[in-house]
Amino acid sequence: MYNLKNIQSSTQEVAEAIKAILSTDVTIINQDLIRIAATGRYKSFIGEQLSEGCSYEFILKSKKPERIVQKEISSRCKNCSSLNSCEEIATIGYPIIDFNDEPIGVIGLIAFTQEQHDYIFNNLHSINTFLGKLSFLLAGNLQYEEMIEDLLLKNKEINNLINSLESGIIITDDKNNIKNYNKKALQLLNCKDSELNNINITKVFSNINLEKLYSQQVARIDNTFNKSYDEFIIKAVENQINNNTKSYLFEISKYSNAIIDAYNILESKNNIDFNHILGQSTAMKNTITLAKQVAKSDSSIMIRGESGTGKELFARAIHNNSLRKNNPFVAINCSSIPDSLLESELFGYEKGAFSGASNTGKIGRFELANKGTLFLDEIGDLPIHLQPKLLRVLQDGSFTRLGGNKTIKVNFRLITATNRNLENMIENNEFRDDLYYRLNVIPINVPSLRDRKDDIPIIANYKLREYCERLNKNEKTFSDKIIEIFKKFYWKGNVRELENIVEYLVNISNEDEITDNLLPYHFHSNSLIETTERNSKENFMSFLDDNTSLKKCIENFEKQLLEKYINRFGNSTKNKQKIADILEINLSTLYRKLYKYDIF
Ligand SMILES: Nc1ncnc2c1ncn2[C@@H]1O[C@H](COP(=O)(O)OP(=O)(O)OP(=O)(O)O)[C@@H](O)[C@H]1O
Repeated sequence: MYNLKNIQSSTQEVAEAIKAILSTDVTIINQDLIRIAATGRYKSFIGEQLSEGCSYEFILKSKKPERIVQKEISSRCKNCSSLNSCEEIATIGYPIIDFNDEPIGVIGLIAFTQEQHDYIFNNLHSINTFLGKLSFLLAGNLQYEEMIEDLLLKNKEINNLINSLESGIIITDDKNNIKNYNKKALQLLNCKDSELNNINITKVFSNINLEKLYSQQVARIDNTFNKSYDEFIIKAVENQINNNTKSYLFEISKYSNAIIDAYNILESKNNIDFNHILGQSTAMKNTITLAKQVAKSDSSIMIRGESGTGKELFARAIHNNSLRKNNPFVAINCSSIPDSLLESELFGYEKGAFSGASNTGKIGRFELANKGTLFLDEIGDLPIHLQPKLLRVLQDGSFTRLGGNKTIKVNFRLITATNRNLENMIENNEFRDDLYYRLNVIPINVPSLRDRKDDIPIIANYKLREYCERLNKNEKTFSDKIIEIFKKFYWKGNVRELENIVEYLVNISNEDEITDNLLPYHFHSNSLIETTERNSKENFMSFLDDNTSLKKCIENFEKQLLEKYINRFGNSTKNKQKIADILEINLSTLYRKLYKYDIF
């Protein structure tokens, strides 16, 4: 609601102007009957509350001008509490109406002498017109003031809003000179308040192509300002009034931060916790207890265990139980990336760092993992030439990208995992002992499935429910026999292998109960081999009878030996080469024998 109080000084100026022209005293009151402005006798009463029932109240209500004379007989005066002390001979009141047709005050002309009275009444018509114009002026003035206040408030709100944004905001005029910016922009550009003011945006982003940016609206641009050499993602928005460009708004964010945010969004789906790790065996419970205990610390962890035992699962659960859980978990498998690329994967590179490098550069895993956890899987496969470099990053907490010279500070917790015998590798000079000690601060051993046979039915049944649901099948159960076979099986691939066979069985079974006849052949032979391992001597002799020839005995033994190795090491060419090396035969001989004994 408009209030003349808000423009008290200009209301007083209007009162003085009226008095100067008409030589009568003036009082201006607002809608609450408060005297906002006055001249002459009433000047010292500015701010007083007029009594209820006074004549101005009627004028406010009726929204019509009125003149009051002969207070002794005027109906307007008869209830006024100031009637006896009032020295006014006559009063003219003119309502001030705002643009919503609401009364917001009254201008009163007061005659204390007969002369003033006569002057007013002889010029009544022109005085009414004059007061009408002044009342319009006051209402306009008030609306203008309110508008300014409104704009100031909006301006303040917008400034607070842009200062609370996570992105930097820069506003330029139509000539691209910087006129406004938020705190985040100063922080991202690493500069002080005065440094940005009024300079052209092309000085901040030297290779910015504004025409292209305005048409594409978003670009990835180097910042050479303050020698900080960061890359930014910039969005530009044009502000137009009446089809004329008046200013531009640039939203800037660090390219590396955008990548990290994107990484985090993708990773946040993987919210693995310790209760995702199945197992009731004492061995598993002890491992989980240890992992929980060290999760909150920042010390390096090395997780040891066979393939598929859940080393990555543990690493994720540790991260999600650490103080870093809201920051990235970045995993990289050192054995799955060619040696030549691993360094750039870890350290990242500047554009044009080497031939074949992307011309936009690349953020490495160290940078991505900043404030979070870096998980280096298969650390035993980290090439020897990268080992001192990793050690340096761990010691200094900083590194430079390939082809770059800017030192980047990072703070990540390192978790490594391996299935290899690092101690032997150190003996053979394949792994640096200084790095080993740095990584192996907290060793965690994840037991193989063979060492916790009681967990096998728990995991098998849990995964069975999971796959039935995932593959949209009716609920199924395992027969007792199949669970027995599972418990005897060698499980070279541990939980991953168990998971795979459950998925396979859910896919192929049509019955509610899954029975052992659906198992692939190697399960039957393999479970026997496991038994053979437990009672090797007894079983080794079991295929012998009184009529077995030496040749047959040797063949039987050879077959069992090859089956055992294939089951233990795997069926890939690489694994077969390994088996051939152990047996000290060449690969083609091994193939010939496998073919002979029907082993695949
Ligand atoms: N205790 C467990 N409970 C539930 N699922 C498990 C468990 N251990 C492993 N898994 C599952 O087995 C699969 C393999 O786990 P993971 O990748 O963590 O093993 P890993 O030891 O890191 O394997 P690798 O050495 O081959 O990288 C995953 O699908 C994982 O969810």
